[in-house]
This record gives sequence, C-alpha cells and structure tokens, in this order.
Amino acid sequence: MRVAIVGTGLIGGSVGLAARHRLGAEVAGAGPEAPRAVELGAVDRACATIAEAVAGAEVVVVAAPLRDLVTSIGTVLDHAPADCVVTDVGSTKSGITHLVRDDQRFVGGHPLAGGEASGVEHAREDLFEGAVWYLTPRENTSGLLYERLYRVISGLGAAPAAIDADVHDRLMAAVSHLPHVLANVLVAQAIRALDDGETIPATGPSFRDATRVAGANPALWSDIMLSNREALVAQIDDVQRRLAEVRAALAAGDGDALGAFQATAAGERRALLETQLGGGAQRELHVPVLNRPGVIAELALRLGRAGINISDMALAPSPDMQQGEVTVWVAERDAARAAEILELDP
Ligand SMILES: NC(=O)C1=CN([C@@H]2O[C@H](COP(=O)(O)OP(=O)(O)OC[C@H]3O[C@@H](n4cnc5c(N)ncnc54)[C@H](O)[C@@H]3O)[C@@H](O)[C@H]2O)C=CC1
Ligand SMILES: O=C(O)C(=O)Cc1ccc(O)cc1
Repeated sequence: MRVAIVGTGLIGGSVGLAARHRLGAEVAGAGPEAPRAVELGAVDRACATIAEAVAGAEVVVVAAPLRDLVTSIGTVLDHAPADCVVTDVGSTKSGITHLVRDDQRFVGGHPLAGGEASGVEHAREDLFEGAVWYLTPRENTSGLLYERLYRVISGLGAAPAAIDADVHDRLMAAVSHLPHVLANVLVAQAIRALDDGETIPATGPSFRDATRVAGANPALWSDIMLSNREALVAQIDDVQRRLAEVRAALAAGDGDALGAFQATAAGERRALLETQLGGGAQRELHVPVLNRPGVIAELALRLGRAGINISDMALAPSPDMQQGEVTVWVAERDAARAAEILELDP
C-alpha cells in the first residue's frame, strides 16, 4: 500500500508511523517537517512538492494545520491519481466539506485523538489505538474508495464512524470545543479569586479534571474555535442561559431547584456514558446495492444518524461492477433497527 501524508506533524507523523509499522505501507511525506519525519521513521521519503508525494499513491492523508487544509486538499486533488482516496484530519468538518470541490475521491476525516504538544517529535505509532475516527462521506463519494479508507483507518488501530459534517461540528462544539472554552474560564476564575499576597490554594481533583485542557495548544485551538464559530457561539449562548437559571435559584435561596439541578446532571451524565459503551456480540448484515458513487456514504450515514456504529464493513462488487453487496457488522442490540433502516428482508 502506498500512502502519502501532507503535513507530517503530530497527527500526520503518527499516521505515518502506524501506516509503516501496522500496515507495512510505503509512506511519502510532504511539508516543512517531512525531512525530520524521515529521520524519526515516520515516513520513508520526504518530497519537495505535494505533486511528488501523491504520485502513485493509493491513499493521501492531509494533516496540515486547519487553516491550510482547503488549499492543501485542492492541490492534492489536482495531482492525485484517479483511483486514490484523499482524506484530511481537520478538527472541524463543515467548512472543508463546503469549500473543497465535490470530488468522488475525497472523504473528510477527524481522529478523536491527539495531544497537547504539536510537531512530529511527539508523533506516536499508537496514538489512534481504540480512538473513534469520524468520516464524512458525501453523496458522490466512491464506495470502493470509502471502503479502502475504512480499512486503512481500522488498520491504524482506530474505529471509523460515518457522520454528517454539520452534525459533527454541532456535536464537537458541545463535547470538545465548549469544554475547552470553559476550562479556560475556570482557571481565569480561580486565579482571580486570589487577593493580593494570597497563594494558590490546593486544588481538588474536580478542579484538575475540569481544567486539564485549559490553555491547550493556542495555535490549534484558536483555529478550531474560529472554524466552528457559529456552533460554538450557540453553545455559549445556551451556557449563559443555564448559568442564569442556577444564579436565579441561588439568589432566591431555592434549595429544591438546586437539588433538581444536581440530580438532572447526574442522570444526564449517566445517559451520556451509556451511549459510549460499545462492544458485545456482533451481527453481520448483507445489503445489496447498486454500484454507484455515494451508495456506501448513504448507507453509512443512515446508520450513523440513527446512532448505530458500523464495527466493520466489506464491499463486494459483482463482476460487471454494476451492482454489489455490502456486508456490515453492527452490535447485536442494534441489528434489528439497522436492518429496518436499510430495508432488509427479515
Ligand atoms: N493535535 C491534535 O490533538 C489533533 C489535531 N487534528 C488536526 O490535525 C491537523 C494537524 O494538527 P497537528 O498534527 O496537531 O499539528 P502539527 O503542527 O503537529 O502538524 C502540522 C504539520 O503541518 C505542516 N505544515 C504547515 N503548513 C503546511 C502546508 N501548507 N502544507 C503542508 N504541511 C504544512 C507543519 O510543518 C507540521 O508538520 C489539524 O488540521 C488539526 O485540526 C485532529 C485531531 C487531533
Ligand atoms: O480530547 C480532546 O478534546 C483533546 O484535547 C484532543 C483533541 C484535540 C483536537 C481534536 O481535533 C481532537 C482531539
């Protein structure tokens, strides 16, 4: 397998290490850190241009900074072979999906794994082990290329999951971007609680947990927040409303309201954690499909929208390539719902 990586920093370098060691891939790299990536064994060769790196590639992963992604993906699509799948790892997906031209070779991606430090020096082969890796296929995405990407990402150790780009950004605003904003606010509050001459008090684990990501990688996070600003503004507006409610209960001395506030949060936290518990028995479903672009994307997104995770997939086109069968594996508890959504005979 020939893989090209554009932007060989923390994420690109980690893709390179995992692709080389876990998939036995031959990896070409482009970008300012590519020569260092060769020294660290993250890529086999450093290329001076994107065109050189993607020549003959079967998979291209664009892992440049968020602000450069649209331009870099455009250059990659101009030079990549016709049967090559092109993906990116950007932390937000709507902008890219709407700005990158609709090309059947392109599938947006986002690994939910990373770290505080940037640069190839911090790249790790096991960075994606067990991590969800979102994919945002579109209507005309090639099924064969989507399946190839799915296999590669599984081979890196991650769990691919299809999601609509706008839904992805709305959810990330709530579960990742807002928590980063709030962590910053909490440390700002704590430090300002000190009077002149007072020293920093011992903090409990709750403060440490809630502020772990405060001040994380300013270059990355300012890009992420800006690229998802509408959804993040909506989240912050909601937080302000919720804080106003707690404030009102406190100001009124309303213990019942405060008790209900805590109890509701406990139930909601439990429900959120339960949605993350996967595993268990799997069921294999066979889905007959017409072999046209977009068919796999549509199938993956229909299940994704219903909250059903595809734990594995395989695509078998008929010899004339006109139709085919997709096999998907889903958790036993989701199988009946998945069959109904995919309109399969019982
Ligand atoms: N750091 C994290 O925790 C995560 C980051 N991401 C995404 O991964 C992407 C890369 O982030 P990191 O690896 O953290 O950053 P990084 O700074 O470690 O790596 C970026 C790499 O791109 C190179 N580069 C800069 N401009 C370039 C250009 N025009 N063309 C090609 N290469 C260029 C840099 O030299 C560097 O090697 C971003 O789009 C980010 O949204 C996704 C998931 C997690
Ligand atoms: O878990 C988090 O929120 C992190 O801080 C790591 C991270 C950073 C950026 C991403 O796009 C995905 C994961």
